[in-house]
Amino acid sequence: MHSHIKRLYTLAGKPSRCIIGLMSGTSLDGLDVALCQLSGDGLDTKVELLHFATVDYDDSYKQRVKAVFAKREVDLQALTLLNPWIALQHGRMINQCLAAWQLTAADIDLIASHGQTVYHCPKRQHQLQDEGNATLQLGDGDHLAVVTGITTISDFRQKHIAAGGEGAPLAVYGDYLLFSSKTENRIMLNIGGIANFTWLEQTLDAEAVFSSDIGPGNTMMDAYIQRHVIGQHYDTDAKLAKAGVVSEHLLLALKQDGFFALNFPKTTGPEVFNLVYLQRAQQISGTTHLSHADVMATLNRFSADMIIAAIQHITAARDQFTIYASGGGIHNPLLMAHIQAALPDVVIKSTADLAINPDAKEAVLFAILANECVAGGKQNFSNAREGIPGVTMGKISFAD
Ligand SMILES: Nc1ncnc2c1ncn2[C@@H]1O[C@H](COP(=O)(O)OP(=O)(O)OP(=O)(O)O)[C@@H](O)[C@H]1O
Ligand SMILES: CC(=O)N[C@H]1[C@@H]2OC[C@@H](O2)[C@@H](O)[C@@H]1O[C@H](C)C(=O)O
Repeated sequence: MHSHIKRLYTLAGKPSRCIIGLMSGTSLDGLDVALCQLSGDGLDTKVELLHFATVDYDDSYKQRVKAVFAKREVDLQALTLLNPWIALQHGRMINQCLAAWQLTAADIDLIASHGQTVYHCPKRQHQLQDEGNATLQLGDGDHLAVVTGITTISDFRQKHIAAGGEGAPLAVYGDYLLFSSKTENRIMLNIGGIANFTWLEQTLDAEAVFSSDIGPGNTMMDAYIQRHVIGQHYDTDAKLAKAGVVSEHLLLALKQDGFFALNFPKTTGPEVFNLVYLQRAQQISGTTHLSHADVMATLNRFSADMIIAAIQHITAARDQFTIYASGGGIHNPLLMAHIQAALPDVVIKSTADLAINPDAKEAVLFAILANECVAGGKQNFSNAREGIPGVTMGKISFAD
């Protein structure tokens, strides 16, 4: 037996594993690095978040990724070069974190790397008759393993698609394993660039679990600020949005996209919800004259309204539930106030109430997927009706 396989076999049999989960989301703000101690597997999974850091991307990083990000036409050489380059950057960021945490590669069992999504195109989006769902994440696992010296599991989304899913949301697997409760129904609401949710029923019935993207979380607000307010990545504490007035005409036009009429589960990204989308809605609604503050107020309300509509839709015929929010959007006070105001009887907590830092949640979820890849397999999902294939995800790269 190859020594790598032997080590992996031994690791799978250990009572616990030390796994670094990595997430680089659609917001392009930085790399989330979550060092987790995981024990057990399936519904017996326990996670302790030992360390967490978001390593901010500098402007040159953002520019290189933005040159291809969510674009239909790109320089193929630039795209090809990005695949190892992102992995090397992420590898260096991990090495920095390990040094800061006074750890070495030998202390870590695995890296679970999401990579950087550069294009996501489910069939319902591209609508090409003879093509299926597709998604592309850059940041090659072999490069990451070599630069860190740590066995790396990466590229989780391809198996999901190969088995009939849209490649997202993958959070549903970890949400179910980690956050299912026998005492309450839960909605795990993540408000990142794109907002998504997982419904967890207190019966713990895997068949009852479902998950979907909702629409824009922060992505359109971020894109607008980045275009119009130099040097600002997002509308800090919703300052600009709070200074504006919602345009009901623009809001109505923004809500017209066919994506919102589709049944759950569905997935999307900044390929759809971007500044071109906004421009079109402004033209249709005759609101091209609005101030930046009014546009931001309207975009903020747009994200909130679509989240509210999704929650009302999925809970219409269901019992009481609690929302556990996560993702950068929970730091946007106006967005959260809109949601709470429309759902006055609903308790909105954050995953901090479940012992997971809400900014770290997605990175932790990838650590859980890696744990399942090497040590799991008992918990079978296979809920094809809800687009949740019961498969083992991730590709394994050894360091030498
Ligand atoms: N103080 C704040 N005020 C307003 N918005 C904030 C604040 N802090 C964070 N955000 C928002 O959160 C975003 C980052 O969120 P997050 O890191 O969850 O996104 P992501 O993981 O890239 O997205 P996705 O889950 O869609 O891939 C920022 O770009 C910003 O829009
Ligand atoms: C293709 C892709 O990267 N999708 C992301 C994105 O960011 C949020 C939403 O859109 C979600 O579907 C997904 O990420 C999370 C981690 C998921 O798969 O659950």
